[in-house]
Amino acid sequence: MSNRPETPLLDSVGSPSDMKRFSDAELTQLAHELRSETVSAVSETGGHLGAGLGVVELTVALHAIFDAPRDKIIWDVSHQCYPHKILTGRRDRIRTIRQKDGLSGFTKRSESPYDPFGAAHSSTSISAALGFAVARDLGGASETGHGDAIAVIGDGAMSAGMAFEALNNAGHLKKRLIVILNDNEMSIAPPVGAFSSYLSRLYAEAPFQELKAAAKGAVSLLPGPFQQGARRAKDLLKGFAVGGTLFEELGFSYVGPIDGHDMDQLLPVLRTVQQRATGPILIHVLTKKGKGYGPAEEARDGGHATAKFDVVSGKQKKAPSNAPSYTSVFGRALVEHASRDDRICAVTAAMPDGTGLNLFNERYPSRCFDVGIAEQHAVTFAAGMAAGGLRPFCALYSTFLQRGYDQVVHDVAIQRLPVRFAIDRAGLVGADGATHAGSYDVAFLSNLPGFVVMAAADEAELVHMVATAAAHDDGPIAFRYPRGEGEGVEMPQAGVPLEIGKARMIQEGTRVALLSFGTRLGEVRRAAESLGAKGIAPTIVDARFAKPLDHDMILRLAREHEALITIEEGAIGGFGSHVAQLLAEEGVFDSGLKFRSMVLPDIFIDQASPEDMYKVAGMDAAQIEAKVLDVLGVAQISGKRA
Ligand SMILES: Cc1ncc(C[n+]2csc(CCOP(=O)(O)OP(=O)(O)O)c2C)c(N)n1
Ligand SMILES: CC(=O)[C@@H](O)[C@H](O)COP(=O)(O)O
Ligand SMILES: [Mg+2]
Repeated sequence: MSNRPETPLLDSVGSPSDMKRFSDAELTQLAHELRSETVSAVSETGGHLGAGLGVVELTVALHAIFDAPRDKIIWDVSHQCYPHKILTGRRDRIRTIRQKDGLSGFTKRSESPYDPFGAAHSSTSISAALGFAVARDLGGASETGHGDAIAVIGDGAMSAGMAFEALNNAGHLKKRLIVILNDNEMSIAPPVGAFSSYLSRLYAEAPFQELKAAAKGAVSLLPGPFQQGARRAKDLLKGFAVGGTLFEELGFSYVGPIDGHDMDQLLPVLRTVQQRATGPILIHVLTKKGKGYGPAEEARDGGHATAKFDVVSGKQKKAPSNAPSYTSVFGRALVEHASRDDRICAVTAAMPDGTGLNLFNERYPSRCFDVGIAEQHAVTFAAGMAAGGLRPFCALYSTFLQRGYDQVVHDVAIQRLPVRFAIDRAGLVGADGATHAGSYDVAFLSNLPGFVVMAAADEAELVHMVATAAAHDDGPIAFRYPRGEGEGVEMPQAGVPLEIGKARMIQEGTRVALLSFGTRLGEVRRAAESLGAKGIAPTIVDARFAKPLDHDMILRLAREHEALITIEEGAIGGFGSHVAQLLAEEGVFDSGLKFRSMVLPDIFIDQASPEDMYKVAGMDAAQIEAKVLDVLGVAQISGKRA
């Protein structure tokens, strides 16, 4: 017997147009069914759960009242988009989400006309929606037409600089634009910062029951041109907590806060806004992350992301681990160094657990800073600390460090400040797909004068790299490591600083040298084993450093081998490019060295397991072996070429 929930109303919804005939009571029932379906689907796939459960009513109300895809509903981050996908013609594929050839875990333009704008990094929705509003008003061409532009943004995402840049611009342009602030008082971790406290104050004094009653006649709730009624309703809209809300000061009309799980509030407010709004308007909606599913509601992170789980017990079905995660190895190593050097501080941008800094925070709370979703600030803040005599470790995911690149160049590198970058989620990350791949950091850091750039080949190497960074006072230094478990290697008692710019010989061989940078070393070893059976014994070197390069080692490898192949978990322009540059400068190619560089291909690779993604990238052991055979001109079993 199927354990899937009974969903008679949802079964009749092929697209949002089917919801237009539903009564308010039916929409409320639809929300219940949508919630059950979301829980059921994510229990089979794993993925982002809590944020989606928190916006079930909002999703139903938006699709019932607005006219997507003509109206553009833009989900910030879009990790909360699963209910939206279910209602917009993708229910039949929802159980493929985040898997190879399945639905993306985020909104994606190429997936559906109901996803007008892709996302996965936060705080972009208001800018994008404002762009749609301007395109509408200037007559831009759109296959789906132009209607309302609606950004749905969380309280965590709203605290980022980019969201404020957009509010600032929108308040000035005065276009009709709808921003829905989905305030669940949660980011992934509890939200931090003064803006979060401000939002709390906004609703702390909200007379909810009065608001609920007033919402039934919601016209009187609306600000500016719509104000028709009671003084009380006007007060509600004007920002009772602080006199005039920050949003109003920026040129928005402000509605709320309203209970985002109560259709009796959501539906009339959205209907009135839809009918009457003229300029920019912000609707402040209060929700609960994980709403309606006990285990998610009770989880510390509101059920933000989950493995597959048992719906009844809520127990997650995680594969047993064979080795510590790189993240935890970093977190523990940093705590170790901090015990001996009280200048060491740590900075995370809203990812304390994801970066392992939760461990540091437990031991040294006064030296650990969660700055919220603010990577640009995180980098310059760390630069300031370094200039002030501290030794900050700025722990960011590779993909989110992209946000802070100018700060890395302008504030850290040019001033040669000793900021240590711990770059987690390097390389292909799996289910989060292309938006979260850590593909570019080696390329964009290795070209900066004075930067030291390292990649750990395994978890023991990571321990040494933390020690190297801790000992490096002469300018910025970065070390990268992937998502997930280590190789299961023996761990050192303590990290020992590495000699800057020196590679590590793994095995001496002949004919071909494999120069690996990062955790492809495991695949390189496997390729070498297989090549050994064919009578080819490659030299293997772990480069450790993309900058500075080990010139002596690389030139020796070039002199002593017929072929040299670099391998890295990064895009073109990184380690291999720097090696090629060195070889070209030194005239090595003139003497006929065969050189190949194995990098991530020049495409964005869709979600799959990391193993499958590396296969697509052409970088697993079999493909490394094939590359060696090809470059040496050795016939392959498949007989591709002699
Ligand atoms: C630039 C950037 N930094 C960090 C993240 C990681 N991240 C994803 S969701 C999230 C929390 C967002 O909180 P909020 O906007 O309040 O949404 P909620 O999950 O509470 O619905 C974070 C930090 C991200 N996606 N983008
Ligand atoms: C949506 C988002 O950006 C995060 O939730 C991300 O999916 C976390 O990734 P990890 O699971 O690698 O921490
Ligand atoms: Mg939130």
